[in-house]
Order: sequence, then structure tokens, then C-alpha cells
Amino acid sequence: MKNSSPLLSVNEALSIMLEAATHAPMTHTAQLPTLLANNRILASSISAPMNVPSIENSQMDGYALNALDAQNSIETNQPLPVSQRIAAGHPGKPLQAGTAARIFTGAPMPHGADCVVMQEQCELIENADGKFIKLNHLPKAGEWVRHIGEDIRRGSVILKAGTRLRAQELGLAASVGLATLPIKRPLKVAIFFTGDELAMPGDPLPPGAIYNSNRFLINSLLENLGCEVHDFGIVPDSLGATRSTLKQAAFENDVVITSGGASVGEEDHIKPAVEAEGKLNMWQISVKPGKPLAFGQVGRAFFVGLPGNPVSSFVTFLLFVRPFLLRLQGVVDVAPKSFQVRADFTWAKADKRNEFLRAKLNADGGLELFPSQGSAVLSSTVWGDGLVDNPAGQTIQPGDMVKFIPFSELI
Ligand SMILES: Nc1nc2c(c(=O)[nH]1)N[C@H]1C(S)=C(S)[C@@H](COP(=O)(O)OP(=O)(O)OC[C@H]3O[C@@H](n4cnc5c(N)ncnc54)[C@H](O)[C@@H]3O)O[C@H]1N2
Ligand code: MOO
Repeated sequence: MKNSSPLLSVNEALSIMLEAATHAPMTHTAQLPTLLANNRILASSISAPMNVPSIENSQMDGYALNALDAQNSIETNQPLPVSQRIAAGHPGKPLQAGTAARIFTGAPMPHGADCVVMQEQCELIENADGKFIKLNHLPKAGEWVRHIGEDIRRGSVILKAGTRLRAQELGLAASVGLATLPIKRPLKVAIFFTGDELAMPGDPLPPGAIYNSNRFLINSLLENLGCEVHDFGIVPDSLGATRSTLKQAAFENDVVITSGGASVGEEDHIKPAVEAEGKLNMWQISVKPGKPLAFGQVGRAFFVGLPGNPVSSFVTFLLFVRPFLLRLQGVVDVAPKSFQVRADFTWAKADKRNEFLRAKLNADGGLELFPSQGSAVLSSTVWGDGLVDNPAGQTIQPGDMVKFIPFSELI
């Protein structure tokens, strides 16, 4: 086990976890209704069974016609007769030569028409002989026409295996008529929270106790990732209780995540419990907050021990657990996007560890820091827009460009 100095870097630790996840792919897949597949992971690549659009149709409300007829009508100052009306969902008849068809957005183009003139660009004349349009604009062939397969070509791969399905992907799948999708089965993740000081919101707070905020943080983060959460609640600070809960949780789940008790005090039982029931592969990372992060295996389940401090728990979940759980389900690209942003603050004291500072974008496009960067100050995570990834040993001056990872990339 690697646990002595120098501490593992963030990248080294992440590599160890991702490597383990890559070699233990969760193979079970199921066909799920597309409507229920939000946030789930696609198990196999999807090829389009049809073209989108499947037919040529109009992009505007206006008149469908032939560009040569339009040119002729303008040159001879002869309005074009309106020979039919085509609404969306109602295929029209072939276009009579030398006429225009009233058409609406999304309606099928009539055979023989090659363009659409917006109704704002022509005048409708109605008289005893019928309806005519006078064009104030000379359209080009193809204008305001949506062509077959313009968005999606039949047979092309529209979604790759390992894609995390968001609203956009589900919309795209639905646009080619897919009512169900092959998805990875959700990961079963057990969580428990160590600490005699923990009480649940809704219960009175005894002297010296604190509320179990991590239970709410971690449950929500796992839910966002589409995991099936098995919450074992609060476990007292004893090696026996920690070991038995760990064993039971590992028996029934793919991953066990704990909070607290990961550090070095006598009341910190996570490390000895994991060593007794399984194997610790990694402990203590050069990251602030979050140094005591632990990773290992108990039975067939992976184990991740998050530090008890709420901000440490939150940050290490985002940096390590999120990519790990995504990779376990076959997601290839698990790295969050980061941006170079100007610091509008001073960070005078360099740390030995790689720091992740809670920061907010200001109106000038620069970054400001939450005044207290303590590991227990959860307010910083609500105030902030994301994390500044500050390398070990680095101070920051106003005007320096820093690496910023928005929370939207991490949650
Ligand atoms: N002598 C040392 N002490 C500590 C070290 C160290 O290297 N040497 N590391 C510090 C660092 S860094 C961190 S981070 C913490 C993490 O310690 P643990 O994972 O053992 O967590 P606990 O001691 O159980 O709790 C720490 C802190 O967080 C509060 N807590 C715990 N669970 C919850 C919860 N579910 N919800 C809200 N708050 C929680 C707990 O009351 C403590 O205040 O260790 C340092 N110590
Ligand atoms: O790493 Mo701890 O999270 O600094 O407080």
C-alpha cells in the first residue's frame, strides 16, 4: 500500500482509481424506455434507423414554389396563383407549374417546388379569380427548405457507447423514433457515515453533536449520477460497528462509500476496518481539501473512504468518485472541462498540497475567492461557481491566469 510521503498526486490517485474501474466494467445492460433514460449510460452505440428529416419540408411559414417561376413572376410582374394549402403533417399534391403553394413551417414540400418564400417577403392578393402572391424577394433554389437527412443520415452513428445521456441525447434518440435504449444497469452504491457526533436533521441536536450534512451531499451527488443508493445511515465510532457495516455493505453492492473516520486519530476506524475486511490500495492524497481520501476493495465491491469534513467530502467526490463511477459504467471521457480565468484575488500562502479553492466568477469575468477556505465551511460551496485548481507550492497574484473548473462540469 502506498501511504507514506511523498503523498500521491491528484493525477496519480485518479489514475489508480480509473485503471481499477476500466478493468472492472459493469457488463449488465437493459433496454430502458427513452423517457426514463435521463442520466443513464448508453451500453452500445446507436445507428440511426432513419433519415431526419425523413421528408423535405419547409423551414418557414410562406409559399412553396419553383425558383424559376419566381424569377419569371418578378420579371414579368405577374403574381403567382396560389394553387393549394399544405399544413404540417398533411402531404400536399404535386405543385402545378407556374403556381405557388401556401405552406407552413414543418409541412412537406410539394413535388415540383424547390424553395420557400417567407410570407413577410411577398404580398397576398385576393380577388374574384382567387389568391395570388406578388414576390418582393427573388428566392434561390433550396431556400428555406429542410432537406432529407440534413440533421441525421440513416445508418450513421448518432450516439456512442459510454455516452452519459442528457436531455440532448434523449431528444436526438427520440428524433429517430427510438422508444427504448440499451443502458448500463445502475451501479449499486452503499454509503454510510461514521461519527458519534452525527445527528439527523429533524432530531434534536445533543451537546457536541452536528448534523449529518454529508448524508445529503453524497446522496444527491450519487442520485445525479443515476446510482442506486443503499444508505446504511450513521455508524458509531467503533472498529466492530465499522467492520460489520462495511462487510454487509460490500456484500450487496458494487461500491461502498464512507464518510469520516479516514484520518489518523484513534476514533478513525475506516483504515483498519478496510484492512481487516479487504484491501486498501491507496490512502492520503496531496490534495487540499481531502487528504485522507482512501480507495480499496472489500469483497467484490470497490471501497472509497471520503474524509469527514464536508467540503473535503464534496471536493473529493467531485474530483475522484465522480470520474471513477462514470468509468465503471464505461464512460470514456470522464475529465471535467477546465478554463483559464483571470484571478482577481491574492493567494499568498502556497500549500504543499494541490489546492482546490472555492471561487466565484465576478461581473468583470474574473474570479473571486470565498473568504474562508476551511474544510468545514460548506457555505463556500454554495457561494462558489467552481474550483480553482492551484498546483502545490503556488501563490496567486491578481491578474494571474488560473485553472478554473466550474461546478457544472463536476456535478
Ligand atoms: N493529526 C491529524 N489530524 C487530522 C489530519 C491529519 O493528517 N493528522 N487530517 C485532517 C484532515 S486534512 C481532514 S480532511 C480530516 C478528515 O478526517 P476524517 O476523515 O477522519 O473525518 P472525521 O475525523 O470523522 O471528521 C472530520 C470533521 O468532519 C466532521 N464530520 C464528519 N462526518 C460528518 C458528516 N457526515 N457530516 C458533517 N460533518 C461531518 C466531523 O465532525 C469533524 O469535524 O482530519 C483532519 N485531522
Ligand atoms: O484535507 Mo483536509 O480536507 O485539509 O481538511
